[in-house]
Amino acid sequence: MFIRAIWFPTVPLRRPRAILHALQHLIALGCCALLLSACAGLRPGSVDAQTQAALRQLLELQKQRLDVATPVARSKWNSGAAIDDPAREAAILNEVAAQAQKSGVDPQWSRRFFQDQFDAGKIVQRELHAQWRAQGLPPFAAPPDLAREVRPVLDKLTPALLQSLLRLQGRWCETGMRAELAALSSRILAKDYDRAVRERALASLLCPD
Ligand SMILES: C=C(O[C@@H]1C=C(C(=O)O)C=C[C@H]1O)C(=O)O
Repeated sequence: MFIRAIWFPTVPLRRPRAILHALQHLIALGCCALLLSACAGLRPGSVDAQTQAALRQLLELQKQRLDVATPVARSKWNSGAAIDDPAREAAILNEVAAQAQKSGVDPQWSRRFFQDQFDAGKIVQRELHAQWRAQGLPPFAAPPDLAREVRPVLDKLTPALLQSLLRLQGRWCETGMRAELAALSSRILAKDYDRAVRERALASLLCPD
């Protein structure tokens, strides 16, 4: 009956019961299609599953990078070193631009993306120092070593982030990207990082309106 109503709809459609059956089958087919697309991880109007996975990986790497801001802040709290280190930033950006060029990602845009990650991390560092100053916190008993323990973690994340950007190349203006970014940002970043930090970290990923 199901097959008949789908394949030979013109034969019985003049009878009300047959019309009702045909409608029921159409609704059943629609439900199956919706279920199948839900199983494939596709919501209507959202990005495809591959893009979604690449975006999730990128935001997780961005979060890992932001998480390093706390040990950096601890180390600088003890040493009194400035939060800004323009020479270190310039060295990373030059390396990023060279690697981006080699792998086919826009070097200028890659610089902007990494500068945003530095700036987001520095917001975290400044917020922590302000909080510790207000509390009159003494130096930490066992602060991490910036050069030997902390910066190597950041250096490992740099190529991983570039790889992730490469996977998403040319997709930033696809339908659903902005909404997906917002959803992932609240799932991955919002628990630990405030709006100012999140907006800075994601600024270069947004397709211009
Ligand atoms: C993380 C640090 O603090 C700042 C942020 C940097 C970064 O995010 O890579 C680099 C240099 C500093 O301006 C650091 O000094 O290593």
